[in-house]
Formats: sequence, structure tokens, C-alpha cells
Amino acid sequence: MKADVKKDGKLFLAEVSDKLRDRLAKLAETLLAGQQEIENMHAYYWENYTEMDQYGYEDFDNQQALLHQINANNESQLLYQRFQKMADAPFFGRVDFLYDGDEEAEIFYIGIGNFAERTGAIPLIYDWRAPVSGLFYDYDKGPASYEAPGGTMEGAIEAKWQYKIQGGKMIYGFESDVKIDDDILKKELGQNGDVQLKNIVRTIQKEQNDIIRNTKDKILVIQGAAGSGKTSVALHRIAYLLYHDREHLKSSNILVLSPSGVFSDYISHILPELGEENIREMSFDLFAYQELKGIVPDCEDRYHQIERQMEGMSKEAQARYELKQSQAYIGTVEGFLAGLEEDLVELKEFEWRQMKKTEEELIELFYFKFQEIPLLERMYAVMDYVVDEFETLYDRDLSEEELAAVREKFDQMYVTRDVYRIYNWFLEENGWEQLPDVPYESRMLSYEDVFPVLYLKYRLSGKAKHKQIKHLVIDEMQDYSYLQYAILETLFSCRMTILGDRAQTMDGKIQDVLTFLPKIFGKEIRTIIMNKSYRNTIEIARYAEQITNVTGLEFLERHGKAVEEKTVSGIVGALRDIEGHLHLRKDGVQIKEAFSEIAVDRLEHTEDAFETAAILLRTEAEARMVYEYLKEQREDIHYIDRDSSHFEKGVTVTTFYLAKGLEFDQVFVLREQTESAFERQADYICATRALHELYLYYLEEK
Ligand SMILES: Nc1ncnc2c1ncn2[C@@H]1O[C@H](COP(=O)(O)OP(=O)(O)OP(=O)(O)O)[C@@H](O)[C@H]1O
Repeated sequence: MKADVKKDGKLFLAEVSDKLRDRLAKLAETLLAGQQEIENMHAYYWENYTEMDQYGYEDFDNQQALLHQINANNESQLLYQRFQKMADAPFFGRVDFLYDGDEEAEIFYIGIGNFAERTGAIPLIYDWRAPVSGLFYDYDKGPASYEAPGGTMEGAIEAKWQYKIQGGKMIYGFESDVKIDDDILKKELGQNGDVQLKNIVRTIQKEQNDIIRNTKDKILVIQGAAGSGKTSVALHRIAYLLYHDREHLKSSNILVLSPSGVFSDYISHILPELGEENIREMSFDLFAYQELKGIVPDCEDRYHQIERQMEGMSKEAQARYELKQSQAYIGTVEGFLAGLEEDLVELKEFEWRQMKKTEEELIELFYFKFQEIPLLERMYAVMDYVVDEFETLYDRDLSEEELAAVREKFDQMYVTRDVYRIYNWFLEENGWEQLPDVPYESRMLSYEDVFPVLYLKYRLSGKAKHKQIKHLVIDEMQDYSYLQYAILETLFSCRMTILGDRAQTMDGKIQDVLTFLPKIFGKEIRTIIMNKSYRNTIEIARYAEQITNVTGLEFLERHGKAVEEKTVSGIVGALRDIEGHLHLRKDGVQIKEAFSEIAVDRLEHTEDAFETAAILLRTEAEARMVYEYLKEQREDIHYIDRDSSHFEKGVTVTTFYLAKGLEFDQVFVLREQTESAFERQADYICATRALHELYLYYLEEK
């Protein structure tokens, strides 16, 4: 490529687009040939397998060749998809970098992935995660450096460019001298909300880039204001880590603990969009539910607890709930466990065929030799020891049936192996109300007992670390208790990205996990604070700020409508008013009845209309009622409950706690006038969900 072409974004776009087309055509041929080859291999196998050598060597060779071909095809397929995306917008940035000692700057174009004319050739476009691309995010014009595999590369940035390309056409391209030009950022943020979180590669900010590219710290904790980009940054960080450590880190090695199914859906497309495979996501409550099978068939989740709190819990019940999730609870369990050894087992002389152990011998084994083994597993360690002795002495292995008979005898030395019953002993010992004494099928754990029972289970039976998970992401960190973190520490010893916002605690009391995380994870933690918020207009951000008295936040100067607060006499009146303010894009939306003339009028002016709106209520019952009412009026009404797994365009009716992590163009909060610390927290979460417009409706007390 001629040097002059590289200097002109438009010329470069034309040339690189041609090359992308060529590459895509060649890849399509390779893919077709590869597919044909796979079919031939299958055909060859079926025609010849009866004649293959008896040792299976030929069969093995064939299988290997087939596997190799399938992998090669998968790789080509991934490359094809990436280049297809790149054909639409090949690059978004450019840095002209003059290496120290050189005479002329080298030009680097930056895009969503690397692109070279052929494998191994110098890239024409650099992946945003490539070392050199760091220059684009971290520096203005002037002295700059980046870390290449061979060491630090020093020099100076002579120019930086920003481009917007769509459908292969240049929308704009200009030289910018500010980091990531504020106007561009405002433009991006001024757009309407989507039902999926956007990728931010074009406008990653320097402080965000530091987090994304951090590979040094084992546990990175991000305390970030609402809308500061924590979730976006965590996902871009995963994409970055996957790119940089392809050999050791695969998408299957990453787990995201996310607050809800809808949130998982909301973030699920980012990694594929960034050219990576998707990762596993689940809620910690679901994980607990699965792990508690065998102790209880069902248990409550966090949402049950919040609903209970919203309805008003007694002070004692609230205090008991908090205590059961605290560090103090762990201390109490440890005390209980120390005394449990005596109550849980009744060691008595063991005799089976020629195998014999006196009570004293068993005491020695159980209480001394194997004392490190968790209590509910220890008897089997003793059993293995006894069986081993026998098998060595008589030089024969016990059959399955014999082993089962021996195991039964050892089992009988436990008073119970039922963790539910043991937990009840614990509750009794501490003067707490016990769980109902019912058969397994009828058991149901309330939320306050879910993690306490899980902790007890692990302490009694042990738990191997999840080795396959090499990176754990915990979103909404403020919603996890001390006890939950202690359990997570038992389960995972991998790297972690833990992110959240103490101001968004779903409780009356603000929980600052930063105060206790170092106690649990030790010194390997690095905490980063993100105080700049990007989501809301300045009017909404200022309104939210005064709800919780959070200070020290920075906002982007993006202006919008003032926040409206109204007192209404009833829900129907509020909904009529909301209808008048809804201003959504018309696409296929029908208002079933002319519910409000203003609404129809606004629907007719759709060029500046929004994509998403939310009506947020305090409880599930209220949300369902409003949904049932509104769905008779409009077609674009959606309801999100704890089992939902999709977020759709249009009007979403849901509770404040299920809206966590999501964002909407317009937010309407409908609530009673009661004031409490919990209400304020809920208001804060609701307010910070709004991108452009926020309305609060207070229902008059009857
Ligand atoms: N550098 C950026 N460029 C463009 N948009 C950004 C940038 N950083 C954040 N945003 C946008 O700001 C909004 C908030 O981002 P995100 O949801 O990641 O924040 P958060 O800190 O996880 O929010 P919350 O805790 O309130 O749920 C999103 O619309 C996101 O696209």
C-alpha cells in the first residue's frame, strides 16, 4: 500500500475495503473447500472402516485429521465473521506515532480486530486490544509510549484521528487533539438506549482503559458511581484478557456472577461483538439453589427478601437476617462445629468379617489421625483406612457389595448426615427459631438461611475449588454479604474482577464491601474508584446525587429535560399522565385505544422518539398490576419478573430491583409517599437508570 493512501482516511478506507472483500472471498473458498474435505473424510471412513487395521491406528489417524480439519474450519469461520463485521466499519481511530530516532511517523489504524492482507503479514488495521492501540486511548498529542512484547516503545504522537464509518461509508473523520473527544462521547451518549449494552471501543476513557488493560492485579475491585461504565469496562476487560492470553484463557474459563437473567441477556452480545465467544453467566442464588439440592429441594432468592423488606420487616427479623450473613455468623458456626464432633458421631467397636477396630482405635483415627478432614467426610476416610489395611493383609480387593455393607456400618456411626437437621441444632444452640421438622420434599429455605446452610454444608463436607474457572467477574458487588464472599473465597482461587457501587445498596444501610474484602481475599486486592458518570443527563445525575448525598462525582455536561416530581391521587391517574409523556418510536407499535390524545400525538412525531421506557414500582404485586392494566392499552408493553430472560424495546414494567444494571431512555417511578432509608436507596437505583428523562410519581395517602 502506498504511503500516501495511509495518510488519507478516505483513500485508506477505499483500499482496505477492497482488500477486506478479497480476503472474505478467499476465506469463503477456504471454508467451502474445508467443508468438502470434511465430507470426503466422512465418506472415506464409511467406505473403508471395515478394512482398517485391527489395532485402530488408521482409525485414530483419520479421526485426528478430521478433528484438525474441523478446527481449521471453525477458525476460518470466526475470521470470516470478524471480517464481515469489519467490512461494515473497518476502523474507528488512527494514531500517527513517531518512534524516537525515526524521521517519519508510522500510521496505525485501529479497529474492532486485526486485519492483514494475509496471515502473518503486517496488519493494515490493529485490534483495539493490540499494544500499540493503547496510544489511542491513553495519550493526547505529544510524548507517548506503549508496552510492546519487546519492551517500552517511546516516541511522540503527531496526530490522532477519529472516524465514524457505517455500511462501509465514511460518515465523518477528523483530527482530534483531546483524548477521546468530548463531543463524540456526548454524541454517543446522547443516543437512545438499546436493549443491549453497547460496546464502547470507540470512546474508552483513559481511566477505563487502565482497568481494561490491567493484567498485574489478581483481584481488581472497582467501586464506580452509577453509570460510570463498570459493567462495560468489566466486559471489555474480559475481551482484552482473552486476546492477550489465548493460550491459557478460554471463554469457558470465565464466569460472570450477574444479578438477573435479564441482565445476563442485556450484556450477552458484547463479547461476540468484540470477536470473542460468549461466557458463562449465572446468579449466585441459582448456584446456591443447585448446591443445596439434597439438603432442601427449594429455597427463596434475594428478591423474596427484598419484597419482605419492602413490606416492612420487624427490627428483630432484620437484625437476625443481617447477623446470619455477617462475619459474626462465621465465628458462631466455627464455635458450633468445635462442639459438634461429640454430638454428631457415636463411635463404637467395629466388626465385619475379619475386620475389627476397637472404639479406642476408632477414636484415635477419627479425632487425631484424620482430624483435618471435614466432619461429614471423615468417617469415610477412617473407613478407607480400615478397608485398606484389610485388603493389604488379605491380599484381595473388596467387591462393590462388600464395600456397601462396610459403608453402611460406618454410616451408622453418624447420628445424622442431614445438614438441614444439623443446621437446626445450630439454630437451637443460638436461641433462634428452628426450621420446620418436615420431610425433604416439603422443605423450603427462606433467604436468610440459604447461604448460612450452604456455608455449613461446605464446612461439614468440604468443597474442592473450581479449577476450571480462571477468572471470576462479580457484578453489583455491594449486594453480596460478608458470608457470600467467604463462600466465594472457598470456591474460587482464581483472578477476579469485582465491581459495584456502594451507593446502590439494596438495603436501608449502605454496605461498603471495600471495608471487608481485604479481610477475606488478603493483600492481593487492588481497588480502583471511578467517579465519572456517563449515563444520565446532568439534570438527572444532579437529582440522583441529592437522594443519597453521594459526593465527589463528576458528570459529563449533557443536558436534557428537568426531572419532574408529581403527587397523584391514584395509580390510574399516574398511568394516564405517564402515557402522555411516553415518547417512543412508532415501529409497529399500536395503541389499542386512544388512551390519551397527547400519546397519539407524540407517537406521530417519531423522528426524535425514544426506544425504551420503564415504569418502575416497588413490589412485584404492584408491577404486575400495572402491567396487566397497561397491556390492555398498548402493544409495546413488557413485563420483567425474576424469571424473565429478555429485555425488549418499548415500555418495560418492573420493580426497581430488577431494573438494576439496566438503562432506559425514559424512567417513570411510581411509589407511595412513605420515607425511609430503604425508599431512598430504591429511588437512587431508579433515578440512575434514566438516560434522558426521569419522572417521579408519589401516590397520595388515602
Ligand atoms: N467510554 C464510554 N464511551 C461511551 N459510552 C460509555 C463509556 N463508558 C460508559 N458508557 C455508557 O454509560 C452507560 C453506563 O455504563 P455501564 O452500564 O457499564 O455503567 P455501570 O457503572 O455498570 O452502571 P450502573 O452501576 O449504574 O448499572 C452505558 O450506556 C455505557 O454505554
